Amino acid sequence: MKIGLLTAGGDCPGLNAVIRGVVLKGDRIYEHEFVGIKGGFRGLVQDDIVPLPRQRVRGLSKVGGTILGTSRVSPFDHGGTERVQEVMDKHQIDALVAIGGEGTLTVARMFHDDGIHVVGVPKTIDNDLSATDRTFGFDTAVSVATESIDRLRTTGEAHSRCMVVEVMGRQVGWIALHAGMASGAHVILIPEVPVTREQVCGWVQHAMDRGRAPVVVVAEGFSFPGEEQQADTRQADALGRPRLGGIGEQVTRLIEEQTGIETRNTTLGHLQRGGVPSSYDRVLATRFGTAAVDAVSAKLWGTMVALQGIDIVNVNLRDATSALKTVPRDQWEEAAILFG
Ligand SMILES: Nc1ncnc2c1ncn2[C@@H]1O[C@H](COP(=O)(O)OP(=O)(O)OP(=O)(O)O)[C@@H](O)[C@H]1O
Ligand SMILES: O=P(O)(O)OC[C@H]1O[C@](O)(CO)[C@@H](O)[C@@H]1O
Ligand SMILES: [Mg+2]
Repeated sequence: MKIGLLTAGGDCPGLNAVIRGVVLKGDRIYEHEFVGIKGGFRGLVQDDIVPLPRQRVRGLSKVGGTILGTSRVSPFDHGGTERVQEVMDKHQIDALVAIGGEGTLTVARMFHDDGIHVVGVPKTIDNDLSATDRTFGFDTAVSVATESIDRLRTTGEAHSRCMVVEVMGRQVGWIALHAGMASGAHVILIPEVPVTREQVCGWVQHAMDRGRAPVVVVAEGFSFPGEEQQADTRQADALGRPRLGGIGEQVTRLIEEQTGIETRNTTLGHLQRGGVPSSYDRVLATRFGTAAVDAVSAKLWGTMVALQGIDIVNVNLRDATSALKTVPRDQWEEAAILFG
């Protein structure tokens, strides 16, 4: 079989490890041939396709980013499934492995509905895909955020300041919850759980009164009850969605105004997505890659590989894209016991 690989949506540590896993097992066990589709769905509609021999994927499991490049270009703005099929026919590509988040997997499902042979691999640092217990990239993002918060705590303590840290998480607070718990944050604010201004200031003041330098971790998608998410009004992403960011600054101003405690904000941003994947993410991504090429070989079209417990399984793309995995309130409450 000739198989095309693409990575779409935001990048994520572990993408290259998936590519390596697919190509190495596909070459050794099934003798498939591989091509790389450059820049996500853009390369598929613009016919930007390169050979992907096994030599090209050597040593890739520890390399951040994606050797194929990525984008948020929609194939449906550029000829849709018809154009995709035309390009696949030209290159005699039998099947696609689409590696991406909820958007990419939704497109993969739409391709499948139109008869294109496709298997999905879930990626996102946000860990918000419900059909899999974990996505690769999350462990790395949490490690980066945790180390950063640990560093911010020592400078906060030196100056008796409150330190606010804004982490990624557009719709869910998994990174904030895990990094906040790991670093012993005094407040964790996530999109799923409404918290009032008074409550935030109360926890900060309490931590200060105990002689601690308060640490507040806030997910970019958090907003105070009844308010819109903080967005950069000048910018939108390629899908026209507002680029989030600014809640860390808002919380910082609030704390200073209401408590008088000197407060600083740090927005970690894309530091959480760049660089080498953790060993956990390398292993999970490699397992997803080798399982994806098994699924292609078994012609399990319209499915996605997923982690359930410690096993890699195949799930229907339709189920995989039906709902986001949000943080259950009781898990946030486990952490909240120790706030303040
Ligand atoms: N509902 C949809 N219908 C058609 N195309 C979509 C849809 N959702 C997303 N896409 C397309 O799929 C691609 C990837 O989507 P998106 O940019 O949301 O990334 P993702 O895979 O969800 O990763 P991330 O977690 O970084 O958002 C983009 O090219 C986008 O144009
Ligand atoms: O800057 P970009 O690439 O548009 O992506 C930002 C978004 O990507 C994510 O990291 C992953 O979906 C979100 O948490 C964040 O809102
Ligand atoms: Mg998306």
